[in-house]
Amino acid sequence: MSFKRRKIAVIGAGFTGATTAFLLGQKELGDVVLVDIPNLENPTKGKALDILEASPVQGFDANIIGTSNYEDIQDADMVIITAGIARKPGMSRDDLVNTNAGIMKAVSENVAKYAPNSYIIVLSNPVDAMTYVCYKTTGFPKNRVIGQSGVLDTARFNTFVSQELNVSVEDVSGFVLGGHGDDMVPLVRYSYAGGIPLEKLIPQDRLNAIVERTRKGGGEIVALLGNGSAYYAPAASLVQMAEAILKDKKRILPSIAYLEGEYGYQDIYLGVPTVLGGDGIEKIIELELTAVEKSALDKSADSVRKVMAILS
Ligand SMILES: NC(=O)C1=CN([C@@H]2O[C@H](COP(=O)(O)OP(=O)(O)OC[C@H]3O[C@@H](n4cnc5c(N)ncnc54)[C@H](O)[C@@H]3O)[C@@H](O)[C@H]2O)C=CC1
Ligand SMILES: O=C([O-])CC(=O)C(=O)O
Repeated sequence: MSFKRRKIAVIGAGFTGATTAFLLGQKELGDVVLVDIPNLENPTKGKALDILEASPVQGFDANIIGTSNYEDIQDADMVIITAGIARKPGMSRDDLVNTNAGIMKAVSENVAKYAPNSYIIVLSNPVDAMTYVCYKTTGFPKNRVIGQSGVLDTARFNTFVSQELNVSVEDVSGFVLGGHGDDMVPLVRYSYAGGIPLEKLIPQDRLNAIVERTRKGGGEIVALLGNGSAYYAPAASLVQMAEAILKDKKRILPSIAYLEGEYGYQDIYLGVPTVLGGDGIEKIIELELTAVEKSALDKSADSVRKVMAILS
């Protein structure tokens, strides 16, 4: 027996996929196989080689390859799916649903075939519905099919709070529940700076403005970029979740998880607090919500269901 590096497949070698591959390498979380469509095979190989050539400078050991051949993801331990189209100014994430559902189905079939024991993290939008498509297509157990939204949404919230208070981002811990849309539910009541409830530090009108900016955080970047959506913070968020699983850290992080009764919902993927460790989503943490918070979460879940209904 000998020890081997983990194998991590990143499907979709666009802005989020390539950035994720770079961060995975830098953190030495494993060897990375970057996959895109055959038409983009050379650019994909080029991105992988470019990242590899950064490794002597940055001082990390990880093999990074680019490919369009799914055989190269054979027996991957983890698969991160970023394949799909991104929105442009004026579009909502939900406008991507039909195109990305087709892509997600095709990708998921290949993942089930070549990496049947992998842990999957889905990024492609609309991500709650796309994680559901991936779950249904792969037939993997629910703990191994996970979506990313809450780490990013919370990161945005924490950024805005740290700017408001002029304190370190490291001391801010926000909390965002629900679907990855403008109805997401930043839970101020469970958010702190240095252990102090935010409601004691920031006036209510400023907190409301931070909640609103968080909800529209993706759109703010889309409007600024003009031709695509955020990728540095999304990639960092994916890598934090990947690290929690690959290192069995048992971190409490928000994940898009399959719900079977938790928070009163059935057969839906939605953002909730989870324990992420060596077996993926090891636990969903259920919190007491006030009537106002629960009705905000219901609204967010309804928005996700509307998108899922387009696909059924
Ligand atoms: N859940 C979240 O928090 C976030 C989700 N996103 C979503 O992630 C997705 C990717 O965003 P970007 O990387 O910025 O887009 P991008 O357009 O830069 O990259 C997407 C890549 O997917 C590839 N692709 C398409 N079909 C494929 C297939 N069948 N197999 C393999 N690769 C395929 C494309 O060729 C392209 O290179 C979008 O749907 C975007 O909305 C982005 C940021 C945050
Ligand atoms: O806004 C988008 O389309 C991409 C995304 O999900 C985000 O950055 O939160």
